[in-house]
Amino acid sequence: MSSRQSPTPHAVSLSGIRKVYGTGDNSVVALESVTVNFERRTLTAVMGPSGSGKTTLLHCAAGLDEPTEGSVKLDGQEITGLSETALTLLRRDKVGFIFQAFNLMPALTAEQNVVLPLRLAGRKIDKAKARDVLTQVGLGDRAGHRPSELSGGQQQRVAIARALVASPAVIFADEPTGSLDSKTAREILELLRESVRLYDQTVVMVTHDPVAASYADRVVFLVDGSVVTEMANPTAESVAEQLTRLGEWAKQRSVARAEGGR
Ligand SMILES: Nc1ncnc2c1ncn2[C@@H]1O[C@H](COP(=O)(O)OP(=O)(O)OP(=O)(O)O)[C@@H](O)[C@H]1O
Repeated sequence: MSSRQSPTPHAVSLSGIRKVYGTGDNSVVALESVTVNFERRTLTAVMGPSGSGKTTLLHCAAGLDEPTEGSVKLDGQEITGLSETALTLLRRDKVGFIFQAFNLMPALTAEQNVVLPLRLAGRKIDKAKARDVLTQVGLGDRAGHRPSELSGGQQQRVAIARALVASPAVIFADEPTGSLDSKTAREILELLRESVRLYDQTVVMVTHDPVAASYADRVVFLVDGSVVTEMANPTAESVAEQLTRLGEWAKQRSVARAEGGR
């Protein structure tokens, strides 16, 4: 996990992103005019009401979903228009994922789960490095345990180790603490922050939780598919206040729209 030299300061750049699901009367505009950059070696939280487009933004940024319009650059490389095969290879190299439900293979040990993406990519398996990363996430003594023998927090640590082991350009985390109790959630958030501070990682995390967002360097707020504001150096209180303000604003806007449509 050495620091990387790279020509752009951004691990991920989205420019003019529009994403429409479906067609005709059934179409849903999930993202509209989204331009946002995620700087290297930062932890960014993406927040917004349910349905505001957070997961869609994450999927477009990670090359899991193709925007209807706009450009996505991952580690400086344009990914829109790439074939499925090229995207799969790019994701293997440049992207790590952490999910709310951990998504570990139940039959494999912690160490085998950590090296699985490398194995699938046909890359050399460095067992010593896998052990190192497991030690870094506090599981040095659990490498031989299967997920069912680990707590939720420990399983999420394995998932973080699995994301870290390939030193990706960016790690995307979708509600990484959503199924953990608050103490364990704090430990996982500390670990994500450490992965940025100590291991030069870039992390983009979708969350509903102002406390989780307070661990980020910056929060990007979405409403109705658009980035409406951002906040640097957030606290749980300042994020909660901003969410309340945005909720009120979104409500007034939809009432005004409904009245305009009468
Ligand atoms: N595959 C899909 N087909 C059709 N509409 C979709 C699809 N995926 C998402 N949408 C719609 O796009 C909008 C944005 O959804 P998205 O899941 O990105 O929001 P979100 O902010 O992540 O929501 P939540 O916080 O509830 O997870 C919503 O209106 C959703 O119903």
